[in-house]
Amino acid sequence: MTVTGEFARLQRRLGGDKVLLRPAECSSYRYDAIQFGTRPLAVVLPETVEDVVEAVRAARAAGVPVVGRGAASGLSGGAAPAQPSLVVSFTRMTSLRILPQRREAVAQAGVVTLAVSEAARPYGLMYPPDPASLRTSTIGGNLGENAGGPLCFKYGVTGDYVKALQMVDAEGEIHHLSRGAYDLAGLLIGSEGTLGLITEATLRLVPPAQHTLTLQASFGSVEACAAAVSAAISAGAVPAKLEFMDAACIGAVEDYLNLGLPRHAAALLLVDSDGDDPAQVEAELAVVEAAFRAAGGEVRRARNPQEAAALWQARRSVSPALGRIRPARMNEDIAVPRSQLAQVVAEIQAVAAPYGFPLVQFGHIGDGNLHPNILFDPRQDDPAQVHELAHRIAQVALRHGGVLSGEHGIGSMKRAFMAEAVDPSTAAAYWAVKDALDPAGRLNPAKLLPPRAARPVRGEEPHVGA
Ligand SMILES: O=C(O)CC[C@@H](O)C(=O)O
Ligand SMILES: [Zn+2]
Repeated sequence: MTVTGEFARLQRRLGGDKVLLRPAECSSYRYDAIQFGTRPLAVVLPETVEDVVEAVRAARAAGVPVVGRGAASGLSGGAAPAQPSLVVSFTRMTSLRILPQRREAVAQAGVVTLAVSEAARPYGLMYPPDPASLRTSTIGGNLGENAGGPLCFKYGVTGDYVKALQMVDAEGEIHHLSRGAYDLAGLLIGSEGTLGLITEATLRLVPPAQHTLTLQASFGSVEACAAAVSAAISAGAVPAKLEFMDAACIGAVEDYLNLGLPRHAAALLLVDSDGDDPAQVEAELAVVEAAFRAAGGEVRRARNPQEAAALWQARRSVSPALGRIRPARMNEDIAVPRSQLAQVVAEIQAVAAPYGFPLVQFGHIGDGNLHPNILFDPRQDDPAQVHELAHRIAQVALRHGGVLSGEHGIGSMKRAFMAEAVDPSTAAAYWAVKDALDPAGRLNPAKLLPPRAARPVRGEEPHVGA
């Protein structure tokens, strides 16, 4: 049967409104939040795991790739098809159950991240992973990218909260994966839909901290800021959140919202300490404050939750603020050892300067996770230059013992850099796992894995199994 015939049959089996076939309808499923992909051949909107099975089997019969998709709030192209594909969009799989006795949530892939904590709150529980997109992103997408967020310094990333997964494999078989020996669930986390489609997750919930205190600190140099962070952590502080903004980032947010941020500063830190005992929370923030002041920081404490919310508004507004400077951006997500941070920030600035693009750096400094953003205008700027600079920034991270992604995944954007990030034997091990679980290379091809011949590649060679 032809590809069109196969998907028309899928539409008849699942019902008309669950399968989109018209090019105009499929077009909007080619993007994530900032990356472009190829228009899908068809889009399935499953409501049950059985619908997902049918979709995967139809794609197999048609001989086309399958690309899973949550809310497409990702930034590395994970959900943007690299080739004409069948997209499985999970937005209708939103069943969510809270099991308070077990401190668990059972969430289908399309459940919005924040909805888990909202549903858990009446039971005195919460779900800590808090990617910036948590109001729109889905659990399935978070699992695919192993998303983090400001709270992950103290509380850990998405994968730390997974107790079990349900997934549909490349053949359309359903699996129930738990943690432990042969941690197949762990293998699926962060695999960007290249090993299977996660359809449901059993997530660990925790009681929320009863008290939180917030402070902001500004520094005259990134070196002083990085030294302050190291000193606070060495002194025993484990803040719930520890976020960094460079001067360009402070300026971008100030231009956007005029919040009264210190424009003269070279670096800004935002810190939350939390816990159940107010005295302990206060003691931890005092440790942080003393370390910051000793490093030359100007510290401002929030006196109440309203002031704390106002301080955090600055950090939450970074992404929208960037859109006002240039219409497009290339977002990096490197993670480097904390000891290297100041040097990495400076080197990235130096590497970027000759290109002339506005460059903004911010991120989850407690984890050494930085988001250097290259801002550009696709009507005027050369995309090859943007890509080249992104590559050079990635190389700075690798030179300093870092990795390409802390939380956004590799996707299509950073795949070309992967051969430099993993050694050939590790690349071969990745491919051995991929070949074992997806021998035909049908699941989200041309993402994450370095091209088979482990050598630096600048472009993509999009063919199934590449
Ligand atoms: O939009 C971005 O560049 C980063 C998004 C997110 O990871 C954040 O930390 O705010
Ligand atoms: Zn982030």
